[in-house]
Amino acid sequence: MFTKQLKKEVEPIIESIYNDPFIQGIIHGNLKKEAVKHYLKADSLYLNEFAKIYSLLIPKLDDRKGIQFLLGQIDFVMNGEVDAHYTLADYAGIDYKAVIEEGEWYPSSDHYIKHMYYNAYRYSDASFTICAMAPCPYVYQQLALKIAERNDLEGNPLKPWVDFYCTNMDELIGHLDRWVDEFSETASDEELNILRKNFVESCIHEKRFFNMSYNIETWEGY
Ligand SMILES: Cc1ncc(C[n+]2csc(CCO)c2C)c(N)n1
Repeated sequence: MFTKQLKKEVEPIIESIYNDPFIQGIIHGNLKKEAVKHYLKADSLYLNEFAKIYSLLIPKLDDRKGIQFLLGQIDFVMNGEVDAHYTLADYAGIDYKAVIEEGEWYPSSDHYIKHMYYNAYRYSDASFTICAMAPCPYVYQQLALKIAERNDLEGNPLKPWVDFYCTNMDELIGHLDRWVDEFSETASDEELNILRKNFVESCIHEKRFFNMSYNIETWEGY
């Protein structure tokens, strides 16, 4: 299956995100508070755009059940993945609602968001956009499962963040994979290559997003 191949190809990227300081900080429960704050400021805006991009997929799909599922996801994302984000805000001792007021599209999140929009407007088939979006649940699920496997999170205040992404992603990933795998059966080699590139690039965007947060990346810091 095409999506299975994609997932195999990005294993080293996920492994490297796991070893980066943001995820290591989650694992050891010592992630610096400023990184969490920067992440939340960027991510609340990223999620707003992610919800809008879901809405751009709807006219491209012909699958009532799938569309109903996406409507639920729009609601879920518009609520800012509430539980996961409140876990982070409580850990950092900050007021989530107040902090996200100051958010911006920093350079790396800006690039990621525009990568998804480009595909939504450039290609009529939903699969191009889906391949740019799918690493979002997939990378988080894989990181969370890998962290949970260690079995050393008892007493870690960020454990609920890990549990959240271990348990909530399967159904979404199932729909996204099914749409892409169906399209891939009749796609040309050139189209398959664009799908592959979109998926790989979004995994790299996920890495850059965590590092952006850890390094407090801004436009001023050029
Ligand atoms: C940069 C970034 N990437 C992924 C997620 C996780 N996430 C965001 S939306 C979504 C799917 C919901 O339908 C998931 C899993 C995040 N919060 N921030």
